[in-house]
Amino acid sequence: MLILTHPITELLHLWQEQRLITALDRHFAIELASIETINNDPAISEQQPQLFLLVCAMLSQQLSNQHSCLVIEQIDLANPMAEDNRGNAGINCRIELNHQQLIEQIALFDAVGQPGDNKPMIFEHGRLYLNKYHFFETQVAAKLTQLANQQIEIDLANSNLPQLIECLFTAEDSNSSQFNWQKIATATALAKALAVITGGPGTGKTTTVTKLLLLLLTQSPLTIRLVAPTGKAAARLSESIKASKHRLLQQLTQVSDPALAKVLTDSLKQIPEEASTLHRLLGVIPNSYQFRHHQDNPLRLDLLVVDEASMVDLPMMYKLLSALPSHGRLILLGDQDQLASVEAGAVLADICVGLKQANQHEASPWSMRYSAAQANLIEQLTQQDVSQFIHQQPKIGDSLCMLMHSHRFRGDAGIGLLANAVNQSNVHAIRQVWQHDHAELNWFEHQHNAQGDNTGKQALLALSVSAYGEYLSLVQENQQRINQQTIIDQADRQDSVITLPHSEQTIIDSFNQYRVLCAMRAGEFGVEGMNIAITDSLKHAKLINPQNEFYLGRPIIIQSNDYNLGLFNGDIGLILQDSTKPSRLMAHFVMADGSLLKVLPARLPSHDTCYAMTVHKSQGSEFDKVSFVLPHKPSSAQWQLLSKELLYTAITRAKNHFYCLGTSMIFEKASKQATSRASGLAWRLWG
Ligand SMILES: Nc1ncnc2c1ncn2[C@@H]1O[C@H](COP(=O)(O)OP(=O)(O)OP(=O)(O)O)[C@@H](O)[C@H]1O
Repeated sequence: MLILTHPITELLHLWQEQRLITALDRHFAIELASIETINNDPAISEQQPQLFLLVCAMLSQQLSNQHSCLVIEQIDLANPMAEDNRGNAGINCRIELNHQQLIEQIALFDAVGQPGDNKPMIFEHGRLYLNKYHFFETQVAAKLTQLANQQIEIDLANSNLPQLIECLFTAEDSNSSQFNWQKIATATALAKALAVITGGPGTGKTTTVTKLLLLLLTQSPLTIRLVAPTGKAAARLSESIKASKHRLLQQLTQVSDPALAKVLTDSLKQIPEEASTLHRLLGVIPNSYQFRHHQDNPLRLDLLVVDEASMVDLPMMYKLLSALPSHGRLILLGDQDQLASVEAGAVLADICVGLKQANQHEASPWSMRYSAAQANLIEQLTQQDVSQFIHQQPKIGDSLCMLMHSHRFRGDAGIGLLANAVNQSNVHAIRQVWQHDHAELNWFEHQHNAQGDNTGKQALLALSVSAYGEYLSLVQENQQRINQQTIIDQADRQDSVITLPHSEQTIIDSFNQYRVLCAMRAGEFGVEGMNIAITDSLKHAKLINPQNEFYLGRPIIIQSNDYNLGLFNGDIGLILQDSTKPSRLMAHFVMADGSLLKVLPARLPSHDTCYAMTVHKSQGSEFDKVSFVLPHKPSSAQWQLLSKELLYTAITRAKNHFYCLGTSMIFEKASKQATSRASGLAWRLWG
């Protein structure tokens, strides 16, 4: 049944040394094996305990790699630990069974049960789960399906909704496409307790949701809450909603019918502008994994909008859905093509899977899927005939709408073209974009001059000195102004003209104009190496004086949650002078509600310098300019982390300029690697 070069417990050690599994994976397997009842049935192979350990280690390894389960069909039986793919020599384990036989053997394990069993592991539909993850997945699927099936009646004969929709969506919105997708998305969501509006950057998700909320508020008062997974994303959502409301208010001045204009303007004012983080919404209990709000203490709201839903992992989605009140409506916004959540699952991508075109060569990779009833309702509300999208699909399709036209990137703009080409893994198009010399795009090649210097890296460092120089000049200017102010205050000179310091917000905004994003954490071209190199270059340019750990201007990123301080993993702060006591340096953070939090550096939870950060941590943020750093010679393990989702997320963080340090071979090869997360959620939702 198994061919092993060493006893399985020794192999587990070896795989841990080779970093194929973590210490946690090994201990998990051993722990479970210690409670597994060894069946003495002679029909059962004596190798069953070894197989059990191997399967447990593989399942735990999958969970460590953010998969929700182990898909048995996907196990490479000839090389289950896939060691040679990662550059480690020798295959030391082989399963001498076919997949069906392996499934039969797994069913014999005492620790493995069927759905509903109280066993540590659950086997269902070719997938092996840890009981907890099976629970999360089934609950998320059940709740999403229940919400999707929940129809909110619209009395079309007496409703003013078609008229109101007509006022909000002008003919220009449709931008030459046959369909006005923002209008259709709004109608899709009006009669559903679940609405999922997805699309790339600048496709109008916020604009659409603002109009949707406005329409809903014209029908009945609602308690609405806006949330996002991180503080930065929540702050951005608040800004976008404010901007969108402002644009709509102007648009409403053009509405010719004063009665309709009044209804809409009054409702617009009721749309909340403040967004909070998911953690804050659910109510963090210090030192506990539980939240204050859950099934038995639901959130007090009628409608919840979750932005950047691609960042929400499976356990968090479960907690969120459990805390929704029974009448609560849910709107998920996000970009299904971005990197999936940092923890297990890819919930948004799994929800959208059913919209994927079977034929890869279609003009668009996605297509809506509506029931006849929903298509009919959409037509009545919008006068758009969507009957070509009628499909025999589960109801979840009626809750989905994908926006595909970016209003941020002009059709011929480099960033948008590059993001699309990467998304479609189209190497030919990627080459064309880079060869076109778009003003928004710059390529720095990893190449060495006669002195052995990497000229691409040098160019990127020079650019970073110039970009961060703008922010650091403001910091230095402030220091002078504060010093001048202090001298004048001490002299008590009434007639002195003083220049006020820049506000902390101005300085923070300036820092947020530019960011270096790295594909990797470790190594010369990872976050660690690039932070050292940028710090050295800034010091050399006399823009910083990093004599102490907490020097003026140092940007930091928080690495762990501190519920007491209200700081979370990924929050970014700047070490600046405290305006109330300039001799003191404080870490300054902008909170989700826009307020400023000042923390004494000595009290900070674990943190790192943040001139460069990982692409993963940059999700939910955008910068005017982005420099993206690819490794020079990726190891086999590093190759596994390079994917089209990583490139796409990095590119779409840039609003106006995208610089890339890399080699074209690495960029193109990475664009062909799509990440897939093992999960049964799509199957549960779409069948
Ligand atoms: N139908 C439209 N016609 C013209 N401009 C539009 C339209 N919809 C959105 N925009 C503009 O596109 C920009 C992005 O819109 P919006 O913020 O709604 O997109 P988004 O998908 O939420 O973006 P992000 O990905 O940044 O969250 C805004 O400046 C908005 O005014």
